[in-house]
Amino acid sequence: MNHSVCVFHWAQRNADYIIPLYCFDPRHYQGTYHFNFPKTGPFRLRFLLDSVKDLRATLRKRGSTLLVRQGKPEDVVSDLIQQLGSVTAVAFHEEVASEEKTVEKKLKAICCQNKVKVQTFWGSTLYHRDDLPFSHIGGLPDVYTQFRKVVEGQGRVRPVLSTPGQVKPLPLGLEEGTIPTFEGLGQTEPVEDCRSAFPCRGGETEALARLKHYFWDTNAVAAYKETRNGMIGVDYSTKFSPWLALGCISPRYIYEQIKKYEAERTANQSTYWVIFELLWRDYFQFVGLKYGNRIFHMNGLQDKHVSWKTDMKLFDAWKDGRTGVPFVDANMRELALTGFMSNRGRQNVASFLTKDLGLDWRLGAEWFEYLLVDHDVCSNYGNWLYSAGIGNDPRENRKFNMIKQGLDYDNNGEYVRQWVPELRGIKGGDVHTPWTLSNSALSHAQVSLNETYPSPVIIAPEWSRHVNNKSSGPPAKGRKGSSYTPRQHKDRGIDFYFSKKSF
Ligand SMILES: Cc1cc2nc3c(=O)[nH]c(=O)nc-3n(C[C@H](O)[C@H](O)[C@H](O)COP(=O)(O)OP(=O)(O)OC[C@H]3O[C@@H](n4cnc5c(N)ncnc54)[C@H](O)[C@@H]3O)c2cc1C
Repeated sequence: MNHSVCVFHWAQRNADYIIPLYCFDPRHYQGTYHFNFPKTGPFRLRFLLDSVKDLRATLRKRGSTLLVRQGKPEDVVSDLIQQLGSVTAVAFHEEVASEEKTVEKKLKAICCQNKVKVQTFWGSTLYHRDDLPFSHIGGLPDVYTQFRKVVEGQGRVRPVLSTPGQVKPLPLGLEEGTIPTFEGLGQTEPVEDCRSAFPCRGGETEALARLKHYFWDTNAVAAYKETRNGMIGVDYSTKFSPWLALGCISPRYIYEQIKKYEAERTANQSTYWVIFELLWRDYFQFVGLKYGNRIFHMNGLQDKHVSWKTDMKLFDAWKDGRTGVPFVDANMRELALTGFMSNRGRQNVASFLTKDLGLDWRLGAEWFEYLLVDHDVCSNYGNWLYSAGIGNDPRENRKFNMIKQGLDYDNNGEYVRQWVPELRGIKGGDVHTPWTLSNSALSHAQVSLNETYPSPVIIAPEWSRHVNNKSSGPPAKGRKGSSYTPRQHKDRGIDFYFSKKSF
């Protein structure tokens, strides 16, 4: 029911009866394309089940309900057309990537056979595809900054749609259908982890509550730019991504709320920066539209040949958080135990996999596809291509230095100790480089390399520059409190920041 669901508005205006439908498609519970990891992991499934329940509850309150079926949408829709005898139109929101496009084609074919009209809509991005200031999608710049500047200068965000108080009824005689359980889908419900940075549940109700909390109750949004590189806790960033990925909240609604917040409270670099990040999300959707299946190709958008390795022992060390590089291991364990990882963490583990280990980037992308609660095909593959140096990064050979990053963003080692408990005895930033500690320091911390914790699978030469620089200095970047509002930026509007060159 989110505020960009044009499909509902169109149906409300044009139909006597509406059948809202969600299909649990068995293809979503098979293996990933190359490496056959489970396609939908436990955290995303829980989020999805909650979201479907919430949508059904919302629709019931408005005189309708959500039909739920287990089956391929093309088969389910075909059965419904047969059962009802007369259906005027099938309407849905368009997707970008090939598996979803294949389903759309099959749906269209079924409708065509049955002489049922098909009505499709575009609705997942902040800027509408048809409003982009490029003559066609092929004109989309390959560099984000160029895209952003053109769109910010010439684009316009469409206003949100109001949600209908009453939804047109369903025709009589249709079974509502049971929402499946974990067991029914052959999965096990995940255990809650109290350390999770994303302890939230699925559904529009939760999404709106999160926005209210982050914007209106805590003003955390006014410090977003300072806290967004944090790694511990719920409020260092918006955490909107899982709801956005599933369509529980609309980016246009978030945009509208930012504008309202800026008018009523404060407009600063932080409030602008949330829009800046939402534009990254748009950008990757449009890159997906422009490049089609090339976003999945080993050689990426640049068709650049890299001799990627598929050493599964190295990959297992990465995915299990046992590389011996604590900053990487902490992030990978957080992902496995909660389905979430900060943006800072994602950039680092992706750089480590592709640049330090030289492993096929698609191993990482498919592992993320399996586990991430916010998996979004364009954002995931677009970011992996970028990290692997074969996507939209204009800089050649960008590589993160794991030790420098660990010390910059987890200066005191608190994050590493949170997720790698066997290193808890090592104090301060030393926890980032256990292999450099003396035997007595290690034994004092009750760490035995290769027994309680592995030696690093690789040591990059550039790390040595940072080994002796560990300090107990100022707090790590991105860890300022959530109520922090930069005083000098108070009351300054977006235009002020657009005119600055420092972005
Ligand atoms: C290797 C890798 C894989 C990723 N996979 C995904 C994915 O599957 N799904 C996903 O939504 N994001 C993905 N991201 C982007 C980013 O890490 C997450 O969107 C972000 O961490 C989600 O947390 P948040 O909602 O608190 O983000 P915030 O920092 O609060 O940002 C606000 C919103 O902006 C968007 N956004 C922010 N950064 C990016 C980005 N780099 N690319 C695209 N959108 C962005 C998201 O919708 C996010 O919710 C990936 C990044 C990397 C480096």
